[in-house]
Amino acid sequence: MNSPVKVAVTGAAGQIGYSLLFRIASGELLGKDTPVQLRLLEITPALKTLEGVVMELDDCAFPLLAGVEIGDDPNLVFDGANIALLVGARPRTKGMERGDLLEANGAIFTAQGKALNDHAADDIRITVTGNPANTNALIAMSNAPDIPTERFSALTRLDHNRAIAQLSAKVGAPVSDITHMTIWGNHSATQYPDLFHAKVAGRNAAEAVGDDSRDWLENTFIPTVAKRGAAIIEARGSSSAASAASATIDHTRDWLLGSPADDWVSMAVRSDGSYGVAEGLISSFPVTTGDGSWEIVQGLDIDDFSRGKIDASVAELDEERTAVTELGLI
Ligand SMILES: NC(=O)c1ccc[n+]([C@@H]2O[C@H](COP(=O)([O-])OP(=O)(O)OC[C@H]3O[C@@H](n4cnc5c(N)ncnc54)[C@H](O)[C@@H]3O)[C@@H](O)[C@H]2O)c1
Ligand SMILES: O=C(O)C[C@H](O)C(=O)O
Repeated sequence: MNSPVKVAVTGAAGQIGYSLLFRIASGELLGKDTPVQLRLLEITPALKTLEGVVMELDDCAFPLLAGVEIGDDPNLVFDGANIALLVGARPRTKGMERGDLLEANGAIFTAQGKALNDHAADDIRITVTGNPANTNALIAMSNAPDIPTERFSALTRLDHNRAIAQLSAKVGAPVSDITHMTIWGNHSATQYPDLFHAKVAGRNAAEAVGDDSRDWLENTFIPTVAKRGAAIIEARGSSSAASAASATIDHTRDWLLGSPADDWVSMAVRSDGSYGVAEGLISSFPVTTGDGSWEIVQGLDIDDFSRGKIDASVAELDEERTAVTELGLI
């Protein structure tokens, strides 16, 4: 048995937390040989609810759960954390875009970036799920000058998984046959789910879709994936939770334990200028991962259509960066 890993989760009493914590404690994040200590952050009025969630965690008698600490001070909760899942933020409601949350949620990520900088373990890895995820990660990263920038990431794995599910349903192949899916850019309606490099059982996805592939790509696939978050809000009355928790696990598990052989995953990470994405933005790329590091997949052909889509999403990220700079958050 390995020694316990300290996993900090923010917004732990929220909807995503209610699904995420139980999966982490059951070993789905780090495997069945690694005990976890949960360190849970909430705002003060939500601590009572969080106590109830902790009672339920106790009642599961998870063999891998090596302890739970809760609190409302990030400086205490992040102390010694090896992994931080930054989920806590106000979700959007009907009619809002994720970017509308910039100001409301920006302050949270300034304070949490500083607290991680001062108190997390040296091997900290940070996944930002709270929206607007990419720019929140940029804010946290900018406020944590002592943490290497490659330790910060934002979640586009939910979009990646949604894209796989849509393609699987279209071609009638199991999701396990779909590989090399990519989400580029922002976790927003401008994101670009890229079918051109995707494969179905090793075969080019466009070929597998058939004659109407171009029409399906432009008029069904891209809008369905990019607007899925809004469709869930419309249907459920609140934003995606179990699927977001599941994607947060997939993202962080693959980062630490490795992406599947002969495949890649989508992850929003700090751009080094690859594929013409402005350096320093937290933008989604195809990456291979392992042992807590990631590498952007290089050398993919980007045609004019894809170029335009990537540029539009990156332009939005650039605008968000300007907005949070003007707000004094970075
Ligand atoms: N990136 C993605 O794919 C994705 C998917 C789904 C949801 N989200 C986002 O995740 C976030 C959480 O969603 P949810 O449905 O769990 O929301 P929720 O409102 O149910 O829970 C959020 C929790 O965060 C807590 N919180 C607020 N400020 C905090 C702070 N400063 N420190 C610690 N906790 C704080 C709240 O008290 C609340 O319990 C939202 O921003 C949502 O938009 C992202
Ligand atoms: O769309 C939202 O606001 C929630 C989340 O980002 C999602 O993609 O489901």
